[in-house]
Amino acid sequence: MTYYLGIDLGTSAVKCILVDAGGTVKGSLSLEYPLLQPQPGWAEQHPEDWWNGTAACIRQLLERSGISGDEVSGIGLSGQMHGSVFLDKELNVVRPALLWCDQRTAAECAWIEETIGAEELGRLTGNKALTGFTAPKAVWLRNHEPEHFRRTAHLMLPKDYVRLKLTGAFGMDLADASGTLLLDVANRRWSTEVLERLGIPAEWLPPLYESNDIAGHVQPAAAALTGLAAGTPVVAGGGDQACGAVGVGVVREGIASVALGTSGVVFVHDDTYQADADCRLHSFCHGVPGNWHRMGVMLAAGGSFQWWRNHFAFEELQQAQTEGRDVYEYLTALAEQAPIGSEGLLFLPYLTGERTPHPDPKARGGFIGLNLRHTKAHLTRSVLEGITFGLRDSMELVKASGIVIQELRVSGGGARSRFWRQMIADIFGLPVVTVNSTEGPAYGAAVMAASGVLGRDIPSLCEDWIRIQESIEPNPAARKRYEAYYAIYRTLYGTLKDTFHQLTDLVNEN
Ligand SMILES: Nc1ncnc2c1ncn2[C@@H]1O[C@H](COP(=O)(O)OP(=O)(O)O)[C@@H](O)[C@H]1O
Ligand SMILES: O=C(CO)[C@@H](O)[C@H](O)COP(=O)(O)O
Repeated sequence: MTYYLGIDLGTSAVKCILVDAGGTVKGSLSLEYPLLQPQPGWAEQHPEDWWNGTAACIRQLLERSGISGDEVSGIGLSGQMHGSVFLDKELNVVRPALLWCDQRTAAECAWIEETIGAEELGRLTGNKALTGFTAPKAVWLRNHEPEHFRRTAHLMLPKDYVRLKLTGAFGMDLADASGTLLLDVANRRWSTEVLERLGIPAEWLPPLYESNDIAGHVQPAAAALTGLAAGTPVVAGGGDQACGAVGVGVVREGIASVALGTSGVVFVHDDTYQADADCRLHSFCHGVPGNWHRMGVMLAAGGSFQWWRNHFAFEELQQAQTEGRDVYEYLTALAEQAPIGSEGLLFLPYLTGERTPHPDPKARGGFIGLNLRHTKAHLTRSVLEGITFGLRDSMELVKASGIVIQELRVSGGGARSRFWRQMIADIFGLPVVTVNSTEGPAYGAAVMAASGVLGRDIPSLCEDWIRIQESIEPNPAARKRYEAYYAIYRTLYGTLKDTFHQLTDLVNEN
């Protein structure tokens, strides 16, 4: 038999899946690794943890599924985007990687926009300097850890480090490279101009590939660790958002995806390069060769719901553990008991600052409108509504740029809840579709692997492998009620911005 291995190097865990030649998932396994938060607003991981976790995950998945390494014909990698892996010339990790959700680089972003000019930066890269992106992290290293900067010989993204360990080959796909702020996204090549003006050595960067290009082969040492066969081809893969979009079939214009992971993303496909006005949406290369996409990214979407679960759902956690069920099912059932608008309660999901539409590391969250009638059910519903209103903000930017969307495809952990899917349909006023492939970015990575090995194009494989499972229509009455709450939600960030900044500065002073 022939199988394709899709690997998604997530923020909380690595997920590996095995997909057969007809696109059916035959096995799936996740292994978690730690997230380090050495200071408020910082987020780091050890690249060695990614590699050890991935190697163990592949080995255990092969053992459990009874599939031999020889039967794996190709491997695709997806990964959390933007994280900076700094290696020295002997390929040792110089320091833990700074992640996509790390907010320490506000000063470096300001310097980059000043040095190049915001408009010029947009012209050269299609994007603005955002704290999560990779270039500001390299500048931070030079400013704060000059010894580490001097030792660095290679800069790569998280999944590209794992591919290096698997294959011994350097490489980066164009979709993930778009989030470095060092790519000339329109022309699909490194921007020598940006590199020179920021003083980042061009030789640090790996060669670029389209997502389905074969970028290396499993080397013997990695084969011994994982159970894979030496020589198995490994395609370049993509950043998790491009892979997630491929994984739900967002490979043509007119459909958008909403990914409800730790972050929340509204993603649209572009056949041709389109710079977004004022770069409010990210303009990136897609994992479909020669295509692009735009997206809005909320930093704490599922992350806000997870925070709510971790700190305020003790009874639900206990109940779920006793009954061996998922605690989020209890929480969404609880939210359903409260009415639309949570009786006048709005939640702001800026728990780790925000990216789209408010690029502001000092933005903060909040419950607005609390009164004595509010119960845990209202607060829980309000968390879900606030996250969805925040994602609607990104959809408004999509609409403002003239893109017409007929259908939303949802993915990520949050998409498991039918209640949340209906809420998305009502708040966005669009049909919400789920597909048979529920493995998200890992599935997209497997599609890319099959595409590279078989020499078939990605859209036609998606056509063959991905089927619509369910479509939820918006409810007109609910939509009208949400609309009134959304109109108020939209005013809140502007009203509270100064307060958020004062609070953040006060905490940072102490
Ligand atoms: N059954 C569920 N109902 C609603 N939300 C859920 C459910 N299961 C998971 N989630 C949400 O999905 C998030 C995890 O999504 P996932 O795609 O696994 O994230 P990541 O890849 O970023 O680690 C959780 O933080 C939670 O907010
Ligand atoms: O920063 C972005 C995209 O620009 C994030 O999407 C990260 O790539 C990781 O997100 P999760 O998959 O962990 O939610």
